[in-house]
Amino acid sequence: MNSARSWLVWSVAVFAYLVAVLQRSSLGVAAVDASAKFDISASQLSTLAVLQLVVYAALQVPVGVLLDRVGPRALIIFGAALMGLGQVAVALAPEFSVAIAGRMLVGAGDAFTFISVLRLLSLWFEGRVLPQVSQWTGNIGQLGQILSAVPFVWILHGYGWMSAFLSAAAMAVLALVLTALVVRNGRDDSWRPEQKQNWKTAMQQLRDALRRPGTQLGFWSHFTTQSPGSMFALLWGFPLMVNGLGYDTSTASSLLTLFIVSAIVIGPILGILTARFPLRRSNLVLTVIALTALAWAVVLLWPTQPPFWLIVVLIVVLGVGGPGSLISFEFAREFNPMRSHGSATGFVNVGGFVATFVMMFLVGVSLDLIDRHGVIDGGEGGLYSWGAFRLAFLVQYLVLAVGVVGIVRARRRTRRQMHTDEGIEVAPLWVVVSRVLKRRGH
Ligand SMILES: N[C@@H](Cc1c[nH]cn1)C(=O)NCC(=O)O
Repeated sequence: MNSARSWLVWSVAVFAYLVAVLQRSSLGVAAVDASAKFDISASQLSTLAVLQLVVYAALQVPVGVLLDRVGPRALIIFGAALMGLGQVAVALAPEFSVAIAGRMLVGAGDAFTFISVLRLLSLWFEGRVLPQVSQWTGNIGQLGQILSAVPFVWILHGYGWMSAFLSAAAMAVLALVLTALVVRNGRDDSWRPEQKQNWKTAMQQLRDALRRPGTQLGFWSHFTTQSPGSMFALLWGFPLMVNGLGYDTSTASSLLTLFIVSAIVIGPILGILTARFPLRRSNLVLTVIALTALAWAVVLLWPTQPPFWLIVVLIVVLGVGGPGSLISFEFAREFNPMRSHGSATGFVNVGGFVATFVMMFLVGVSLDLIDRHGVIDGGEGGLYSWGAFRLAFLVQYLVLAVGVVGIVRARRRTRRQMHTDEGIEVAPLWVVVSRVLKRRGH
């Protein structure tokens, strides 16, 4: 554990995840080319993107169950193979339906990667370093978005559609080969399910994992921390900045890069805090959510168009949501027996994606309603004016409120269970702070 070999295995696993993020984000940056190549409308294009994410989210729980049976190594390899095949299909697609099938394969392969890589960590690391490694894993993986925004786009525009997607497929093959050569399920690679399993016991294990308050705490934490940033980065951030605020596309792209850089810088700090204060992880999650809600409130309530520096602050804060969301997986790991880690992690991961879809959808519907009923005078911006975005983005607060209620309720039940099972009492943060102040004679 925590050896030089652990770090070698980790770097290959992170590379496999980074390559999965590259495959996932390669369609977004090729959107205009895809519309021209297949002669499709904007809604057909968004179907392509959404279907891929739906496949990803729908497979999380089944992949989690499988993970508890077969271990992470085989699944990372299988995922890379599916993504490679999918990208080859997209590269060679003579018509739109083949591209859809290809992107669905990419979504399926992607679904195998992240939770398997997370599962691998606890086979190679232990102790305080584990939350930090988990932060590094999630955040370094996001650099895959930069790979698709820069070298992938360069190949796409220099050498064409087929070369770009075949290069992406080649990266998946490289991840597959490196994983097969280097990654093992622990030192002796002797993965065995903790108890003999058939599908009936696996299903029972899944039900038990879903019922545990700690798993639910993870689900609601992921639901609430991941969604504002993902909704912004994956769909509405670009139109908001370009159409709503009038930034040019290169400024908007740089701001989206800042979103990733913010996560990479803040992730290790959150990793240290979670390792140092394990009983305060939900407070950290709630702080991240409060900061997000506050940053949006200042932007949306700004009397005129918000200044550039404020949008920069907003994006830095939104970037913290990614590292914040990684804390959710620690709840899954800590409050479940080893044999259910895969199922619990898969379920927790679903939370963030469900909330992201809901937010994306609600913002879209709100923009349409505002436009159709002439709620505000959007001026030249019309459907995507700053005034319209300002109202539509308020729907985020609905999703955040549902998530916060979920966190508070699940946390209460988790703490009650910790008290019953282990005699650990976790006092509310304000009680602890006032005790410390009193002790220091304030
Ligand atoms: N919340 C993300 C991970 C993350 C870290 N920093 C920014 N995002 C997550 O759950 N990802 C799942 C995946 O498959 O990428």
